[in-house]
Amino acid sequence: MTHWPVPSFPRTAEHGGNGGRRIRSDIEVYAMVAPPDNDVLWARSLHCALDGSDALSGVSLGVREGEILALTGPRGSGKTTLLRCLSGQLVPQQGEVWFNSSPVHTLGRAQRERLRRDRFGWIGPEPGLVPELTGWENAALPLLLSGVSHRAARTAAGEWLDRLDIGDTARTRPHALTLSQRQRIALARALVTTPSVLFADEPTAALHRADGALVLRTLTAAARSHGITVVLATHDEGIAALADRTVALLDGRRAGTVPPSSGAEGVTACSLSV
Ligand SMILES: Nc1ncnc2c1ncn2[C@@H]1O[C@H](COP(=O)(O)OP(=O)(O)OP(=O)(O)O)[C@@H](O)[C@H]1O
Repeated sequence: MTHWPVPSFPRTAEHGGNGGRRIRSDIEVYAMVAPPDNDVLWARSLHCALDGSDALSGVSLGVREGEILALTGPRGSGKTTLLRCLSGQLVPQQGEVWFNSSPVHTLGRAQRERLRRDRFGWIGPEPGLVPELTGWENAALPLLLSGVSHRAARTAAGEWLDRLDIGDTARTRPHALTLSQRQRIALARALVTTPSVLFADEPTAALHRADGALVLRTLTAAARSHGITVVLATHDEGIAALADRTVALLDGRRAGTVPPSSGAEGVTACSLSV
């Protein structure tokens, strides 16, 4: 397998925000509540309101390196919002997100984008391919945007397309491909940088059952063979059964979590790695 050099994510964090930018020292970072060492991702007491409605209300969780973690819950329970907070797409109004013992929630927009591009992969329910680009160009996009040479990016994308059994789509544009093929190209695009964490938001929701099962099998097999941590949002218990662990959400909270007003969800609850 080819490993592409990706810029390392610094263990120091730069404050974003209104021009008051400065570099934190490691000592300052570790003076905060430190996440457990064996958690690649760790979130504490996330609160996130979208358009005035509470999408997340005090969610805490840890994700261990190399595991496949399923986030389950009915529609509107907060799965997508939690994935977006964990992956740095969305900054929660309250709470902390840490990746490899470095804070994500304090990063500025540009640093979060770099982190997402270099260390995270994302696949959603729809492929979202660029219609003007061929299969391999779509799959190679994160590498090309990172400045990897055209030739190396093409080789890496071709390897992933082959692994996902769609090598013959390399020179074809999305409009001429089936939805299953397009979704597997989207999966190749999410894996082509060999990310630390793959975020998968209902990745088979738009596919027929057989196609969905195939995409899921390739996703989990690729993640396990390359040591990629997966956070998989699904409302389907059968899909969640493929994961190593499941965390259930309901109305923006961990299912079974007592609402904060009772005082039960505080530092103690947050220190638990699920
Ligand atoms: N952009 C938005 N603007 C306003 N409210 C939003 C937005 N996105 C999500 N919400 C609300 O936040 C809550 C959580 O939504 P979220 O999409 O995270 O849940 P979900 O479990 O992923 O649901 P689904 O399975 O339908 O995607 C819901 O009440 C939803 O209506």
